[in-house]
Amino acid sequence: MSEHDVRPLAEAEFRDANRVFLSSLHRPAPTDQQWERSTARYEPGRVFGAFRSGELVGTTMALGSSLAVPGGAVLPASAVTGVGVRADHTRRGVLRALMRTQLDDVRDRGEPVAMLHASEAVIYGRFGYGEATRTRTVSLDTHRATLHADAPSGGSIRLLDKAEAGKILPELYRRIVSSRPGTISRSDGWWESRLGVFSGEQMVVAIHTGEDGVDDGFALYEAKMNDYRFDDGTCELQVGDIRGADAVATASLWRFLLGVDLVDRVVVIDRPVDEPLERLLTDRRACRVSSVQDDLWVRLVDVPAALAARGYGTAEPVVVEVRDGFLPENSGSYRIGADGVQRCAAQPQLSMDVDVLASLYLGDVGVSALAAGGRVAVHDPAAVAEADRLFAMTEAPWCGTGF
Ligand SMILES: CC(=O)SCCNC(=O)CCNC(=O)[C@H](O)C(C)(C)COP(=O)(O)OP(=O)(O)OC[C@H]1O[C@@H](n2cnc3c(N)ncnc32)[C@H](O)[C@@H]1OP(=O)(O)O
Repeated sequence: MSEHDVRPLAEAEFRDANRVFLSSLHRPAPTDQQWERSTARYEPGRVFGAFRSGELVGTTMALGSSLAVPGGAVLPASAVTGVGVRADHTRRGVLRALMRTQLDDVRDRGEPVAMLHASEAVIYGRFGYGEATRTRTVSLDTHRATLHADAPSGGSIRLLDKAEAGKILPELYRRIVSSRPGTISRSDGWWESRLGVFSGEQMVVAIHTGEDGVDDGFALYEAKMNDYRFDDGTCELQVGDIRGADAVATASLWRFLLGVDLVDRVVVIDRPVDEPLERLLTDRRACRVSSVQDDLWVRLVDVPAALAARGYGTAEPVVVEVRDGFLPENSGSYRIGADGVQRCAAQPQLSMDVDVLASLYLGDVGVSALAAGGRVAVHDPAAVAEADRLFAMTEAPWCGTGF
């Protein structure tokens, strides 16, 4: 497919793009009401369509967002989503053409990184995206899961209806969200669609208020009750989001969720892999990790800017060769040290593709693990331990925001 078959879509075409995307995921076209709640996500200029013989056959879009990186900086970032190609046009280069146009657009906007959640892990590496954060899904047996006596506690919980939640949550999230690497901003449009199309009718919003009377945490959940006449009659609380400003707010939300009446299991998706949840419980086996999965995929669109923006641990500097076949201006050698990052002409000690660099970027995985997996070529073995120390983080990166 040639480049000129891809162009930004006019607002009147956004609904078509939404239809193409949903049908690629085997979902029905949106109802008028669903579409109304989705439109806020469609930002003019950031929605692209691929055309064949005048027909829209593929699409991608991005939300303007930001990404917290190690060291405390928050970078402007494109949150890429809505990617889909019509089933009768797949494997003909439509996605490749869309990715090319979109990454050029991200670069022209001066956003050093793009990010996405991948439907399949084998698609986006070729465009330079690397798996950069992971999350875990936990399942708690409420008949065994009790917080121990010394677990943080305080404040109170109240429930909100969705209309009230729409007024409170965007500001609350902005105020309490931590600077943990991988954290992204959520626009008002994101919240509108989260509380609208992406929520079930039964969604409940719980807010935690601290001892000082200030709201400092929330949880979104839905109860799924199995009919006791046809099924086992158990009830599962499915929790999609828990955010607390501190340990008291977070533990209080867990305590509340585990105490909701008639519930047998609390299942929570998208939690940080290093969350000390088991440490809050009297019986750590009441919490089962049902899966650990890739979360945010990151693309370093402007490698020098992205590398310079993050902080590094204390170690000897290392010269890393980066190979970027899709955005070749990023290719080259970089001296990375605690004192900063510069392009250089020195012999590289390590070589890697740009998607591998993206996996290192937020600190989710070390250079030694990637070298052991054959993803980093080691020219100077002493550089591996130094690079591990440079990129290492004490906290696991975490996004936990679907988009
Ligand atoms: C961020 C998000 O929105 S995630 C949601 C993504 N959307 C979906 O998963 C919906 C269903 N799938 C689709 O719509 C399409 O199959 C897409 C978007 C995944 C791929 O679109 P296509 O136009 O077929 O991709 P295209 O032909 O440009 O392929 C580019 C390359 O990726 C490879 N590729 C594309 N899709 C896949 C896949 N599902 N599995 C493995 N490889 C793939 C192609 O083989 C090709 O490889 P190459 O680099 O060796 O040439």
